[in-house]
Amino acid sequence: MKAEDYRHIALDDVQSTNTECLEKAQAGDPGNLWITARRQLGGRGRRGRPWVSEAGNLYASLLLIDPAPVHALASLPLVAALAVHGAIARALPDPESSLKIKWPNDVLLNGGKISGILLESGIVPDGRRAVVIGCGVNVAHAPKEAMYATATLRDAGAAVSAEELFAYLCQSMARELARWGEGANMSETRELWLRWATGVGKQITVNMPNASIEGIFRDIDDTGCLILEKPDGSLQSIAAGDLFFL
Ligand SMILES: O=C(O)CCCC[C@@H]1SC[C@@H]2NC(=O)N[C@@H]21
Repeated sequence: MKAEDYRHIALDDVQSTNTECLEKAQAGDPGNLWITARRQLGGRGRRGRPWVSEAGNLYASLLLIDPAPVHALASLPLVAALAVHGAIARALPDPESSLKIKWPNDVLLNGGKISGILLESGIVPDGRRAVVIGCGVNVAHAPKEAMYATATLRDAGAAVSAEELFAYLCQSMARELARWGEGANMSETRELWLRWATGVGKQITVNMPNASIEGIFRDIDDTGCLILEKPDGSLQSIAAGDLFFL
C-alpha cells in the first residue's frame, strides 16, 4: 500500500490517539487509518507511563486490522521505529546529526529521546486483531520533568511543523510496512534496524517488570528480541524491557 491509500482523521483535543484508533476498530473500522491530534489529555507511554502531550508535537496513531500472522507481530515495533527514524531524519537540517534507534523503538537525537512509540492491540467483534502503532515526536518541546535526556526537532534547527512531519511519517511508515511484507521479509527490516541501532556490542542493563539483567547487547533476532550475552557467556533472548547503557 502507498501512503495515499491510508485514510487520515485529524482531531483537536483527545485523550489519546491510540484510544481513538482502538475505539474506531471496535466500531467496525476496516483499518489502514491514521488518527492525529493537536493535543492529548491522557497520552500514554510504555509500561503505563503518561506521555505529556502539549500542542506543537506530533501525536499520530495508525490502526491496522490483522496486519500480519500473529507470530510476525512481535517484529512490528522495529518497523515502527524505522518509520519514525526515517521521518525525523528527513526533517533534520544537519545530515551529520546522530539519529539512532534504541531498542526496541525509541528514537534518540544526539543521545536525547526525541520520539516514543506505543503499540497496542485488541480483538474486534468479528474476531480479527486490531493493532495500533502510536507515535509521539518532540517537534517543538520535550517534557520538562523527564527522568532521561530529551531532544526536540526545534532545538536541532528543524523548521518543520507537526503536520509536515506527519506527512513524512505517512510515507516512511508505508515504505517500512511494505518492506517488512507482513513479516515475510523481516531479515531486511532487521538489517536496516541494526544499521541505525545504538548500543550493539556495548555493556547494558535491561530493566524488566520483575528483574534487571546486565550483559553485552549482542544482536536482535527476527522476532525483534534483544540477544544479551550474560557475564557467564550464555545468551538470553529478551522480548521487552527498558535498556540502559553502562
Ligand atoms: O513511552 C514511550 O516511549 C511511548 C510513547 C508513545 C506516545 C504516543 S503519542 C501518540 C500515541 N497516543 C498515545 O497515547 N501514546 C502514543
